[in-house]
Amino acid sequence: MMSTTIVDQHQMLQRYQPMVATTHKGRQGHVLLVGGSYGKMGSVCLSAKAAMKSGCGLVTAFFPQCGYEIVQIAVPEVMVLTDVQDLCISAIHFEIVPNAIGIGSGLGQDAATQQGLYEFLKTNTIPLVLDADALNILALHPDWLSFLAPKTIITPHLKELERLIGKWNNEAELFEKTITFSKKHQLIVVMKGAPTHCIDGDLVYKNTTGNAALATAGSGDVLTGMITSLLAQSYEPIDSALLGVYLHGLTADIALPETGYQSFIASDIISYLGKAYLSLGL
Ligand SMILES: NC(=O)C1=CN([C@@H]2O[C@H](COP(=O)(O)OP(=O)(O)OC[C@H]3O[C@@H](n4cnc5c(N)ncnc54)[C@H](OP(=O)(O)O)[C@@H]3O)[C@@H](O)[C@H]2O)[C@@H](O)CC1
Ligand SMILES: Nc1ncnc2c1ncn2[C@@H]1O[C@H](COP(=O)(O)OP(=O)(O)O)[C@@H](O)[C@H]1O
Ligand SMILES: [Mg+2]
Repeated sequence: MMSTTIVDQHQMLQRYQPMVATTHKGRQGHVLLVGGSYGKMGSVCLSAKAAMKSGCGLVTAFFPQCGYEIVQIAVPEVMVLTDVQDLCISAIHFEIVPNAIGIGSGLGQDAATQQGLYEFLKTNTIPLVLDADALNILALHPDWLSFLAPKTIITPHLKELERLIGKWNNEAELFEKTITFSKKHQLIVVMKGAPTHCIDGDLVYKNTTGNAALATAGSGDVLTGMITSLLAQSYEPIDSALLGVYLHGLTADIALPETGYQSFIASDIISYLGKAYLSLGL
């Protein structure tokens, strides 16, 4: 039986955790973001910067070699690891121990990348957020969904969701199919749209922030970085999803009187994150 919770400021204030005065970067969570391919390195820059600006202490990004200078120059705060291949990811090997991993933005669907994702998912035990091409690859190999631990977060837009669950005829059927999928695989589904709903089995959470200014390239990549950052900071998976989606939308609401709809771009989500956080307190 579906039950819908409205996610507003009151809800968020109950879940938001202020920074502890004596904390240090080693306690604030280490994020690993895996993504990017030739021509899509911007997605990694956006998600990595968004992760940093959402409060985690350390961010490492893993991407193909062609992105090395791009990411180091675009986001100097971020540490980098590169794949053995130049143009796309093929083998996701790392020696760090991150607290959460976000994978998929700009990843592409090359055969080598699909194999690399398979090897990674089969052995990964770290809390995970899956976006974009990681989801498209899973849609091609639905049996790999069994590798995902309970409460793994997926962040599909509606086309990506359709690739995973098939077509629907109306909104009621969309929710029915998504709830069934969430329950079957024990996943938290961030069903991105206007508005975004987070679905955790029969529990449906309807976000109240955001506007059409977010209909711009890279805004989902930013969201992936934010949710992974919150997960690395020890928020529960559902709270990471809810708070990430809420703050992401709020940036656009705060920016609107200053930027209008048209001039707002994904980098502006990151720029307005500070004001969005401040609305919940220091
Ligand atoms: N700067 C960079 O490096 C960037 C890199 N990026 C990376 O590019 C990769 C491809 O991602 P992608 O989402 O553009 O491709 P894809 O899944 O085929 O979707 C396209 C089709 O799906 C639909 N559709 C899209 N959004 C929808 C929505 N919200 N709600 C409903 N439907 C929606 C729409 O179909 P239509 O509605 O027109 O039928 C559209 O034609 C991915 O790795 C991503 O991370 C991007 O993030 C951009 C910035
Ligand atoms: N009209 C809209 N109103 C509110 N939010 C929107 C609107 N259009 C897009 N968004 C939000 O923007 C993000 C788009 O994500 P996505 O399609 O994955 O972008 P990209 O892949 O380019 O990064 C989602 O969080 C979605 O909810
Ligand atoms: Mg996307």
